[in-house]
Amino acid sequence: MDLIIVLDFGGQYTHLIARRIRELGIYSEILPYNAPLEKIANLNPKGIILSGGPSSVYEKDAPYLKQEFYEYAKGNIPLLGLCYGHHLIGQYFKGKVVAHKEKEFGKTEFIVKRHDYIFKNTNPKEIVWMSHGDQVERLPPDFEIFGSTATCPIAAMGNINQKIYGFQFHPEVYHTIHGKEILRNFIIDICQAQQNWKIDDWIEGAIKDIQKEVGEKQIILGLSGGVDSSVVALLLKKAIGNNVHPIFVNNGVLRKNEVEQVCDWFQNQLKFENFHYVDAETEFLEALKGIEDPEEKRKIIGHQFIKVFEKTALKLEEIHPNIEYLAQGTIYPDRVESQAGQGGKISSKIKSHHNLTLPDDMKLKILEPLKDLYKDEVRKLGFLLGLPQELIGRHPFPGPGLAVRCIGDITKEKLDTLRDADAIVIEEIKKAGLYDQIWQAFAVFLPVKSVGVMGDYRTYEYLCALRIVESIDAMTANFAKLDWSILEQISSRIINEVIGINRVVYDISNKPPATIEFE
Ligand SMILES: Nc1ncnc2c1ncn2[C@@H]1O[C@H](COP(=O)(O)OP(=O)(O)OP(=O)(O)O)[C@@H](O)[C@H]1O
Ligand SMILES: O=c1[nH]c(=O)c2[nH+]cn([C@@H]3O[C@H](COP(=O)(O)O)[C@@H](O)[C@H]3O)c2[nH]1
Ligand SMILES: NC(=O)CC[C@H](N)C(=O)O
Ligand SMILES: [Mg+2]
Repeated sequence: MDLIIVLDFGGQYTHLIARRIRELGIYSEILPYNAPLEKIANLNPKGIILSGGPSSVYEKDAPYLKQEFYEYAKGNIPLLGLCYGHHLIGQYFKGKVVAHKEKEFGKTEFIVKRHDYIFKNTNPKEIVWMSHGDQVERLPPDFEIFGSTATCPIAAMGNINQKIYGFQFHPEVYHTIHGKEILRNFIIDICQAQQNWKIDDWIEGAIKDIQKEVGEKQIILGLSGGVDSSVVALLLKKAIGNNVHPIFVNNGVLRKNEVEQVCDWFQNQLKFENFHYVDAETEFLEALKGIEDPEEKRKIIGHQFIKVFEKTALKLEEIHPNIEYLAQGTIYPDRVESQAGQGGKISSKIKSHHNLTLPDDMKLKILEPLKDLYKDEVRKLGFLLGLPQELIGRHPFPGPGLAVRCIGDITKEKLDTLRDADAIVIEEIKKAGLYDQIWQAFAVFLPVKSVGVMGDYRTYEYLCALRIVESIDAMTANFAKLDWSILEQISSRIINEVIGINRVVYDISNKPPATIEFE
C-alpha cells in the first residue's frame, strides 16, 4: 500500500489532511513532527506533508525538522508544507518568515500564478481557507511563487525540480473549494502514489491484530449504542466471539428512551450473549452534584465510567477470569480535540473527551481499534459488519451526554426537562425528513429565566436553545438554515409540552469560532 506521511506540528486540522488523502484512496498516517527519521524512512512514504501549527517558526523552542530530514527528503520524496509547514520550508531553504501586520482568517481569494504542476486544472481565482498571522516574506532561492492573496504575496510557492511546495492556505479544509483537487495533484501527480487503500481491507488486518493482542482473554467494552462503540462490538465479536462483554452504562445523562432502545438492539437484534446493562444513574448524579465547570464535569464522568467498568469487571471475573482489557469506541477526532492527537503537547486543548481523561491508577488495559479512523470510515465499517441502518445513521452523542448540554449545575429535574425537549427536536427533525442530512440536532438547557405569558398568566421559566448543525467531520460545522416552519413547530411544541420552559432560541453560531456542544 502506498503511504503519505503527515508530520504533525499541532495544527487543529492536521487529521483532516490524512482524512482527505484517504478519501482519495491512498493510505495516510500522521506522525509527530519529531518522529525518528529511521521510522519515517522504514515506512517508505511516497510523499510527506508538514502540517500547520500554533507556533511561529522564528520563536525560540518552536518545533522544527532537522537538517538530516531535509537531506533525506530532498529530491527523493516530495514535500508539501501547509501554513506552519510552509513557514518551515520557507525558513529552512533560506527565505524569510515574519509576523505580518495583516492576519488572514477564513475564506480568502487566492490568485493562481501558475496553472500547472500542483495547481493543474485550477481556476484563475480560487477560494481558499486561511488561518495565520505569519507569512513567508522573502522567497527562498530556487523557489517560485505559485499564487498570492491581497495581503500575502507568497501564498503558495514551489521548487519544481526538487518537488518541494508550500501553501499558506489549508487545502485540507472543506472551505478551500478545490482543496481536494490540489491535494490530488500533489499526491497522485507529484508523489505518484497509487490509489490502493480501501476501508474493506482494514477489517481483516484489525481482526488479526486484535486476536494477536488479546488471545484467549476476555474483554469488556464500553458500549454506548453510538456508532463507534457499536462497530467495535461487532468487530470484537468477529475477532474473539463471546469473549467480548459489552457494558452499557446508564450514567443518568442519557436521552429519553435510550436505555430501552440500546438494550433492544444488542440483546434482541444483534444477540450479544454477554451484553450487560448497568444502572449507575445515582452514582453519576451524586458525583456531578453542584459541579458547574465543563472540564470538571467531563473529568468526573470519565472517572466515574472507569469505576463502573472496573467494578463490573470484578463481578464478571467470578465467572470469566482473565478480564484484562477495556475496549472503547475512541476514534481519531476524539483524540485531536482532547489534545491527545499525535501532535500531543504542542496543540491547543479545546475540551477533554471523557473517554480520554482516564485515571492514572487504572488497572485495565485500553484497546481502541478505531483510534485512527474517521466517522465516515467507521460508518462504512458498520455497514460492512452488518450494523442495523438505524444505528449506523445515529447522530453522534457525546459520552458526557446531557451533562454538557445542561449548562451549569445539573439536577435530575433539569435533565428530565431537557430530555423531553430533546425528544421533540429529534421527532420533528425526523418527521421533516431531515435527520440524515443533519450532523447533529439537539436541545440545550440554559439556566436563565425569562418572563412569558401563557393563558393570560405570567410565567417565569427556563430557556431552551436548539443546536442544529451541518458538518462533515465535526471539526468545522455550520448552523443549519432550516425552514422557519420547522423551527416554529419545534419551538411551539417545546413551550406547550415541556413543563419549565417558556422560551426557545436558535443557536446561529458556526464552528469555529463556537463549538458544537455548549460545554
Ligand atoms: N453510556 C455508556 N456506556 C458505556 N460506555 C460508554 C457510554 N458512553 C460512552 N461510552 C464509551 O465512550 C466512548 C466514546 O463515546 P462516543 O460518544 O465518542 O462514541 P460512541 O458513543 O461509540 O459513538 P458516537 O460518537 O456515534 O456517539 C464510546 O465509544 C464508549 O466506549
Ligand atoms: O464522545 C465524545 N465525548 C466527549 O466528551 C465529546 N464532546 C464532544 N463530543 C462530540 O464531538 C463533536 C465535536 O464537538 P465540539 O464541537 O463540541 O467540540 C460533536 O459531535 C460532539 O457531540 C464528544 N464526543
Ligand atoms: N495555522 C497555522 O499553521 C498558523 C501558523 C502560525 N502560527 C501563524 O500564525 O501564522
Ligand atoms: Mg456516543
